[in-house]
Amino acid sequence: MTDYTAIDFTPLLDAAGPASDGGRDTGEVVTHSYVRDVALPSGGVLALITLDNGHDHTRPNTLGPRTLQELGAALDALAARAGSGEIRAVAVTGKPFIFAAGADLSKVSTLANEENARLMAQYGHFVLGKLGKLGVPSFAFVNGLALGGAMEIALNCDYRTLDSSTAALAFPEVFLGLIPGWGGATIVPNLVGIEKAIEIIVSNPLKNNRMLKPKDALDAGLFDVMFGAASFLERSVRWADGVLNGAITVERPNVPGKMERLTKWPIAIKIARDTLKGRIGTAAKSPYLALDLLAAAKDGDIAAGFAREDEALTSLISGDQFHASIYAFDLVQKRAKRPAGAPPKELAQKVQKVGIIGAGLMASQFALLFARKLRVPVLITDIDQARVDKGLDYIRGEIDKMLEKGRLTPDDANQVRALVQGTTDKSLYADCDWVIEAVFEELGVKQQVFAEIEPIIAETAIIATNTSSLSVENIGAKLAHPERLVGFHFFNPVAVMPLIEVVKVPTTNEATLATAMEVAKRLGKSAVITADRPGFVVNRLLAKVFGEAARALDDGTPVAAVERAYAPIGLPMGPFELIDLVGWKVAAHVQDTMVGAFPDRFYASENLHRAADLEQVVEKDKHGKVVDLSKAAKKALILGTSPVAEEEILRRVQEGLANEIKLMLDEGVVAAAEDIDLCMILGAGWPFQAGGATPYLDRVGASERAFGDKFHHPPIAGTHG
Ligand SMILES: NC(=O)c1ccc[n+]([C@@H]2O[C@H](COP(=O)([O-])OP(=O)(O)OC[C@H]3O[C@@H](n4cnc5c(N)ncnc54)[C@H](O)[C@@H]3O)[C@@H](O)[C@H]2O)c1
Repeated sequence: MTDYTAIDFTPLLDAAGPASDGGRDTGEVVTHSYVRDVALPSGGVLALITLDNGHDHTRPNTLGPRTLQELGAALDALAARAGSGEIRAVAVTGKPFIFAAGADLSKVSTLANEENARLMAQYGHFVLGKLGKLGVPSFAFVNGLALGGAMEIALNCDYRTLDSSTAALAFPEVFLGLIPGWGGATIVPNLVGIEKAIEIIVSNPLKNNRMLKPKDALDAGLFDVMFGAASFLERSVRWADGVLNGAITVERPNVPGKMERLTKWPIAIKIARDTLKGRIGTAAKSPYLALDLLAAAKDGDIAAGFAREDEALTSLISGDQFHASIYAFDLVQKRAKRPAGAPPKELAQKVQKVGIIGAGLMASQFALLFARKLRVPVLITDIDQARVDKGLDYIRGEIDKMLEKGRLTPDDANQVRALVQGTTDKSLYADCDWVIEAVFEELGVKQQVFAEIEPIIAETAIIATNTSSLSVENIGAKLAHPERLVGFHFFNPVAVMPLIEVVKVPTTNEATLATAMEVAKRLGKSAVITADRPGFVVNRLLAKVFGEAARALDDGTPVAAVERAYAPIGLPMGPFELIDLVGWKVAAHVQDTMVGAFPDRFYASENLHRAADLEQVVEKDKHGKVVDLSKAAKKALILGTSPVAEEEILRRVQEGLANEIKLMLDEGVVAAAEDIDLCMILGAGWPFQAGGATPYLDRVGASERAFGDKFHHPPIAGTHG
């Protein structure tokens, strides 16, 4: 058992610097938090701490070393008051809508040395542990957003109430390369049982940081009771009063018993470990460390659990993956919201009617998105009525599904349905102020469509193309007004993929670019501005990923070995699994484009084309991982007899990517390396723990090997979670 009172935390506090009431990026809770006495209905006083950094809800409270210090001092004072019988209980709540957003990760990420990392882990335990040693019961009144360390404040209290309108509730640590190390990894399984604990601490964060719904958090047993927002504080106080005077007995049926610990526990951990390995491989450390902690929590020894959390957190905070995660998180939180090179949004033109040319796979998906998000009329067209109808049927079917799942209200569903119309008569496009094409990927067809549409629409209406590989400038070469031309590259599936590459050609004017950025934002997507270069960002780099895999396959390397070779990169799936997902035809096409553009650097594989003609190319295991070629593929593909060693494959793809990214930056495809990373995180699922592509390539020495230098990144600040 660690005696936290015997530890000298001065070096940590010195490293954190003085308390601050929050410049834009510090967001300390410190200076505006306050304690007030609340009279309990049955007599006596409850001391209520309100966490408040003095800013509105757009800047949540976070927990840095100084914040913890202040909380600790408040708790010491309250323990003294409890000792003299002045107060009957202590409760913690937050400013409106916000309990707290967890540890101040920008502070944590500056604690580069291992000793400070350890002190940070221990300081959390030291301070939050005071909540259980006040001499009177402690309550958490969780009135709003509570993430990570904030949830651990609540868990360290004796009792917990929850506001039913709380929008964000989660343990995002594993998603960020950490573990819930201020008590979460130990208390949660001992409160809600092992299966729920795995879901909450490991599975949810890996599902793109999925939040807990308040009702689910209550049902799991994380909270004792839930109240509506209107009278939350008042009812929480009354409930606490009931607990204090014995009128309310708190039951916790989910607390695991002996049998669960003996039988269910090890099985659940084993299944979780196998599933994790199958799903994400072994490159990411934090999910496995979290599982180790959950496994060990079986002994029910909380103090021992806290000591284990300290060890795990120390190794993660002082390791690479956490810092990479913070970098990635920061990009997604900040750079994605203020894209580099975007003109002032005041220049954006109004979009009151959208025209979509094509009603195929992509067009029908984004027609629905435009209607749902912009709530303006959307007109789709295709070469014949049957194709238009097919597109409309798809859209209506999707609206029905959303209605069933409660993601659209009946009124909204009716409205969206009415907004989407189909026609074969392009003259109806006359009053559209935004037209986007998603017809066949053929230059001639796309030019022809633009030639048809331009005389019909207003001179200033934006003309966009969803091409994935053609030159946007060439597509618009015959336009009379090429200043309103822009590339607007969605990814499939449109509803899921968060990225749009906005392609600027030399003629694109500021108003067009501003409009494209604004439209992307209103569609709920992150946009990155790219130059009109082959494959833009994502497809160009995926072509490297695919090309090296295809080259190894062509030489005779088994697909499973190629998948394994890529595993250390930590991509969500191996290269062939990814190709199988995007479609072998699409992959072959992307490959051709890149080989056409840069024949010296990209690898052309006939086998990709042969595979594109097959119904099934690969065999998969129960986790969806590619394990072998299908029988048909074994027959159809022409494979060599010189398999490549796994390390060699990895080396080739790492260096190939580093070299290509360097060239892209030199060509000015994007403004900075961060944009490449943002594109790869949002458009290719590059894992947070690798920090996007460039920090990873630096870390493994690939940049050094490829071009004798590293990529350059600015420092990171102001992140929490
Ligand atoms: N499939 C993907 O994953 C993906 C991803 C991003 C971008 N894209 C790009 O989106 C575009 C469309 O791809 P898709 O996969 O939706 O193809 P698709 O074949 O499903 O749809 C294309 C549609 O365009 C129609 N069309 C052809 N000529 C037309 C014309 N003159 N007027 C009106 N309609 C016409 C076709 O009948 C067809 O319905 C391509 O440029 C492609 O590169 C595709």
